[in-house]
Amino acid sequence: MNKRVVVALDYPTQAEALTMASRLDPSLCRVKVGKELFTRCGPSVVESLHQRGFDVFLDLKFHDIPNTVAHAILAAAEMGVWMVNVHASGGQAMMERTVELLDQKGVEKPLLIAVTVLTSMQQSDLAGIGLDVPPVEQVKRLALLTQKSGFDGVVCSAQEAPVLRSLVDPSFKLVTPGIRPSGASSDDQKRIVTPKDAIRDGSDYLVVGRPITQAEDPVAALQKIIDEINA
Ligand SMILES: O=C(O)c1cc(=O)[nH]c(=O)n1[C@@H]1O[C@H](COP(=O)(O)O)[C@@H](O)[C@H]1O
Repeated sequence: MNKRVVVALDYPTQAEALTMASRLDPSLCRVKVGKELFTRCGPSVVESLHQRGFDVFLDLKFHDIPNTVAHAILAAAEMGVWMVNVHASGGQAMMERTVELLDQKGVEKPLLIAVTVLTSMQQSDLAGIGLDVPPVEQVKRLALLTQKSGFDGVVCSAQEAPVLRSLVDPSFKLVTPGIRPSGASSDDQKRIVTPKDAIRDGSDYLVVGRPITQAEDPVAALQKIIDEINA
């Protein structure tokens, strides 16, 4: 059960992100660079994390026309990131074109992941965007589309992991944010699961931000999660 935790470095400056990274051990966890940090700091923060030995999940959730997304993912692949994501609702052509372009260019492929339904959304939020279905139904539909498109896995809530595990190939990755140790604040997350339950139910990677980064002792908080999932 090695390196299942991906720590979300959701900070406004490179200095803060690297200060947190310097407290983390790249042999125990991976890190995620998301929209805030990347928009402020750009590729240099990814380079710095690579130099420190971290696998980086570049979480920019691309969602655009196939040509644009494929070339953005090519740029991420050339940066050498470990994992990168799009919104699955961008569709099959967008994901297929991405895989095709990476194959044509012969670059080493990062893990290609597609977000299904954001963990901050519940059924009423889906209704608001015209999708009057329970989140799990939309997650199932988009996971199958993602697999068919040649991507490696999806982002979903670990609440959907058991049903997806019976639906997709065993090697298809389930990346699950919305992780909250019992008793922790849920913040803006709606579909939350504890670290232990997420792993038990078939998650491959747990994305954890505030429960670690806002903890009084982030290193201890990370270790507690690692111990919980290894128990
Ligand atoms: O793709 C993601 O990483 C992601 C997808 C999703 O559905 N929900 C979600 O929370 N995330 C990211 O996962 C992290 C969760 O952070 P915390 O809620 O602080 O643990 C954030 O950086 C989000 O951007």
